[in-house]
Amino acid sequence: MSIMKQQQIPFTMGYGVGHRTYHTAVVRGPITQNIIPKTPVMLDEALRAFDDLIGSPVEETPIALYSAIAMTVARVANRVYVGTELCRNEEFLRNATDYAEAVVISAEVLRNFPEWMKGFLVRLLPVTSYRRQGRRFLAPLIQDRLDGKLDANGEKHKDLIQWLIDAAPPVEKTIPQLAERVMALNVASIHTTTMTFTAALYHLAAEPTKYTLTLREEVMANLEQGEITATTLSKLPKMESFLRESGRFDSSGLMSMQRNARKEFKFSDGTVLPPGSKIGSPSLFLHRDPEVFEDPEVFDGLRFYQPYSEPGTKPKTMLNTDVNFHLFGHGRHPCPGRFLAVHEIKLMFAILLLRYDIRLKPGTKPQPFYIGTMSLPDTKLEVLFKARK
Ligand code: HEM
Repeated sequence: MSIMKQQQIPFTMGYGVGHRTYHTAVVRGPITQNIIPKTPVMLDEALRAFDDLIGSPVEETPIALYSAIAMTVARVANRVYVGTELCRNEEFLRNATDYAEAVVISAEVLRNFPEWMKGFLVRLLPVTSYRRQGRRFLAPLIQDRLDGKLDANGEKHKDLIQWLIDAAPPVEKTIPQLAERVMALNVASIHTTTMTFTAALYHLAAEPTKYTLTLREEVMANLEQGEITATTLSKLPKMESFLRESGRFDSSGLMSMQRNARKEFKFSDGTVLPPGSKIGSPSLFLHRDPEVFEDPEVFDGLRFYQPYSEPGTKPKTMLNTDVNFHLFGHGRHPCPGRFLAVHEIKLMFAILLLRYDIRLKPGTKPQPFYIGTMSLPDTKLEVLFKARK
C-alpha cells in the first residue's frame, strides 16, 4: 500500500508500525466502540481547551484558527488515547503535533535515497528525536500497564495504551514499540482532523449570517438537559450536510488513495497496470463533477440536507464514502478513524456554535495552499471570535 512508501513509515514512524499494522484493528475495534462512552470526557476536554485557547472575549478578538483547533484536537484525542495527565501536557502535545509534520518532511527527504541508507539517515532527522521525546513522556504510563496496574476502580484502563497492549503481538509489547504506536496514531489523527474542521469553520466565518443561526438552532433543539450528548450529535442533519459539503468542496487534492502496483494488475474493464505503476483517485475532479453536483464550484452548506423525519430518506453524511466523495478514501480500505474524527468535529462544532459568534476579519479570506498533489487549508489566518451573552 502506497501510504507506507509515501510516508516512508518503517523509517519515519518505526519498523513495527510499517510492518505489523495491528493498530488498524484497534482503531476499527475498541477506539470506535468507545466513542459513545467517551463522549462526556471528550466534551469536558474540548470545553477546557476552548476556555484556555479562546476564552470568553467580550469584544471581537482575532484567534489563529488552525493552531487553536490543532491543539484542541490533540487534547481531545489524547484524552481518549492516554488520559488526563498527558493530554494537558503542552510539551507532549506540541511534540506530537510537530512529529506529524516532521514525518511528512522526513519522508520527502528519505524518498530520494536508496533503501540501505534510509535506516542510518533517519537517525539524523528531527523525526527521530520527536519519537524519542514521545517515548520519554509515555514510558511511565506504558510501564504501569505492562506491570498490570489497574485504574482507580480496580478495573482495566479503557484507553489506547491498554487497547494496544491487549491487541499487540508479543514482539510489540515493549515500551518503545507501544510508544511508537501511540505516536503514529497521533500522526494519523491530529492534522487530518484539524485540516478538515478548520476548512469547514472558514465557510461558517465567511458567511456567518447565512449559516450560524440555522446550525446553532439545530444544536439547541437537540440538547439534553442543556448539555451536548452523543444523542445530540446524532440528530444534526444540517450540520452533517454542512460538513459533507466542506469535505466535498475543500478536500480537493489532485490525487488521493494513492497506490503502487507491486505486480501487474488487471481491472475488470481490461485496463492493465504494469508493475511499479502508481495510481490515485483525482478527488478534485470527482468532488467537483458537474454531472453529479449542481453548481459544483459553489459552497452550499445545505446541499446534502434532508430532514431525518422524511420517510425513506437516509441522508449521506461525511462518513459515507462514495465514488464522488473521497475525503476518507473509498472501497476496501477507507479511513478506519473516520468515526472518531467526525464525532470530534461535530462535538467541537456544536460547542463553538453555542459559545461564540465567528466571522472573518473584513478584507481577509483563507488562502489554501498546495504541496505536490495535496491541497491544504490556510494555517495562519486569524478569525474573529466573540463570546455570546
Ligand atoms: C478528518 C480526519 C481524517 C481524514 C480526512 C482521514 C483520511 C484518511 C485517508 C484518506 C486514508 C487513506 C485511505 C486510502 O488510501 O484508501 C486514511 C487512512 C487511515 N486513517 Fe485516517 N483520516 C482522518 C482521521 C483519522 C483518525 C482520527 C485516525 C485514528 C484514530 C485515523 C487512522 C487511519 C489509519 C490507521 C489509516 C490506514 C488504514 C489502512 O491502512 O487500512 N484517521 N485516513
